[in-house]
Amino acid sequence: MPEHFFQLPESFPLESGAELTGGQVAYRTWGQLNAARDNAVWVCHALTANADVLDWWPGLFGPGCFFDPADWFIVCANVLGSCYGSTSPLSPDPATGRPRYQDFPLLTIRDLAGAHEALRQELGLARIHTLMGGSLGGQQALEWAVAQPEAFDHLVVIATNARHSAWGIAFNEAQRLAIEADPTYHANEPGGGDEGLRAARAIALLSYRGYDAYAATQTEAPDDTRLRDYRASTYQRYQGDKLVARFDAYSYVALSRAMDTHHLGRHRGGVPAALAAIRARTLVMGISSDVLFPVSEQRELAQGIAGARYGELESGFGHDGFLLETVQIAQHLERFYVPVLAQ
Ligand SMILES: CC(=O)SCCNC(=O)CCNC(=O)[C@H](O)C(C)(C)COP(=O)(O)OP(=O)(O)OC[C@H]1O[C@@H](n2cnc3c(N)ncnc32)[C@H](O)[C@@H]1OP(=O)(O)O
Ligand SMILES: N[C@@H](CCO)C(=O)O
Repeated sequence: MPEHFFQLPESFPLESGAELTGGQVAYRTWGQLNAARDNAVWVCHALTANADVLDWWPGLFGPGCFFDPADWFIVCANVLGSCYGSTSPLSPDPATGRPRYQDFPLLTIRDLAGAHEALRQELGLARIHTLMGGSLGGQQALEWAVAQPEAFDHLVVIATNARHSAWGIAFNEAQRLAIEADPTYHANEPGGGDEGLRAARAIALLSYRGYDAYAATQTEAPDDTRLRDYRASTYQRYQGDKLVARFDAYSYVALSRAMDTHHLGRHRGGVPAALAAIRARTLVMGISSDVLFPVSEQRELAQGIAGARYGELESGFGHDGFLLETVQIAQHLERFYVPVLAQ
């Protein structure tokens, strides 16, 4: 599906007090709104994904999948700060014509949700049937459901939290340290910080997977006699290269800082009060092996949102299970959407 671009108001106020001028949001849609206009599903993507949900969430979105464009009007928008089409540190600043790189204004998860709320208004979607997201996308979805409680009939969040944890912030800081240690990052030019980004992705993967996932997929054969170039080593390097080929360090830092700011309860009387404001019928899913967003955080969410259901994915993939365990996610969705009286 072609990508569309929505121009934000000329001056878009950010939570920090700064203003984003000349901002835009890239988005894609699939399927058609039905006559009742009650079949819209809006997907919020994670840290390094983009608006092409049929590409990065295969098995869940697409023909023959749980969310089939034949039945649903699917919307996915790229978040502010990301390098996939929305305004980012690499976008020209209207005032100077030059990208802002490290001087890009601080974004919060609330800002990311606010920009997509402006797009929802522009698209005339008075009600969204389902708002869905995992990880950073789950943080955005929660933030949005708190801010606009009447807009969403259902909320589905996976492997996320109400407030970013000290553990998560520490992982993000370690990754930013790796990027800042790359002298090219400070050059403020395209490709700056690529070597740091490579290391940052390798650090991040340790939090996305876990001991068992590495043991299962990256252990040498019992009779292997090598003394270097272990599979786990080449895997880490390969994953770093793969991200550098499709992402940039300035966006990565902007979005990891946004993730750190996530706190549903900020200026709202605390997390319990914020969760209590959610009106959508909610399904929260946790992943048994997730060390970054542990199941305790998912249970806290489900306990705090009125009537929420909790489901757990049994997976050895760790946090990345939200992208990979689509069969189990679809099974939980099937049960969630069965009309209450038929259960
Ligand atoms: C064009 C775009 O921008 S698309 C954007 C896609 N990405 C996103 O949307 C972000 C979300 N996605 C992700 O984070 C990831 O894609 C995940 C978590 C869903 C899956 O990660 P993957 O890297 O695909 O899977 P996995 O961890 O199993 O690694 C497989 C890759 O590592 C390679 N690999 C596996 N073991 C090793 C090793 N020991 N040494 C070197 N390479 C290895 C495989 O050959 C494979 O390579 P390929 O991706 O070129 O086919
Ligand atoms: N693997 C995810 C980040 C973890 O949520 C991504 O690259 O977007």
